[in-house]
Amino acid sequence: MVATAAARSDAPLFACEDIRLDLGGRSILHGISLSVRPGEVLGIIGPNGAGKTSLFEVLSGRIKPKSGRVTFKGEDVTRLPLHARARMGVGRTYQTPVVPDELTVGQTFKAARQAYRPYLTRFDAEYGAELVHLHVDHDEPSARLETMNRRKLLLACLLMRRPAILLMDEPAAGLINSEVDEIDHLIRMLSKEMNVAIIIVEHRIELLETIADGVMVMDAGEVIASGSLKDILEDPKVHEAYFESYDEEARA
Ligand SMILES: Nc1ncnc2c1ncn2[C@@H]1O[C@H](COP(=O)(O)OP(=O)(O)OP(=O)(O)O)[C@@H](O)[C@H]1O
Repeated sequence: MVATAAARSDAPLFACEDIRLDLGGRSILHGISLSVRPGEVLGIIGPNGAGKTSLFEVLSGRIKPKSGRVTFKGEDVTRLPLHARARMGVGRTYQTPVVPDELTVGQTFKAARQAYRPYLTRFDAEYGAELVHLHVDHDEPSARLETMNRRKLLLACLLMRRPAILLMDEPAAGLINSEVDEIDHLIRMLSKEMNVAIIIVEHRIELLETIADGVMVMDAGEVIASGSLKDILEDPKVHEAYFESYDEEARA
């Protein structure tokens, strides 16, 4: 990974254009476009059911869209499956940090190293663990780790592949404040020092305030606003779709 801001390019690293998706006979995404450059952090917010996770499924290659294009480093990857995109440098994290039940931390690292071609080395695994400050006994069963260490373990397994972009689905879910700060710091380090592009779905606006260069707001499968956090917070459409639905939930 390139380490200087000077090396950043203005060309999009990763983009999608006019993504449309149907699931279970329903239209879920109605023409979503976005792009990120190296080192840029794009935050995605929106009420429950807005289509944020579905968009990640399309961007990561788990689900093929009905129409539209996904590009990475200028190449059309729309028809490439998840594992092919992962090998090219697209990393994804999930809302729930699911670790292998039957493996220790050391075995989890080994499995992750061997899932890559050519196999990654122990040094790659140590590099990933150091980046996220994962300090746990490698004989510990992964399933016994606390949420934060599970997240760190999964991130370390991803980062040892040196991804160029990370798609992060609510990386702070289930964490306490000090842990959220640690994730926030890690995201800033990855993006600003290592030039990794990051698209992050996050409900907590305060997390986006410190890390996101731009924010996109989704509602009912559409982008209803995008720009700086300040601009979107002042947008009446955003208030109506996002905050009022949250207020209603809070009152319910
Ligand atoms: N496999 C599926 N089949 C049918 N509908 C689906 C499927 N997966 C998701 N949906 C629907 O797609 C819409 C978008 O869901 P999605 O999970 O992408 O939203 P989200 O913005 O990530 O929501 P949340 O913040 O609650 O995670 C919802 O109405 C959901 O019910």
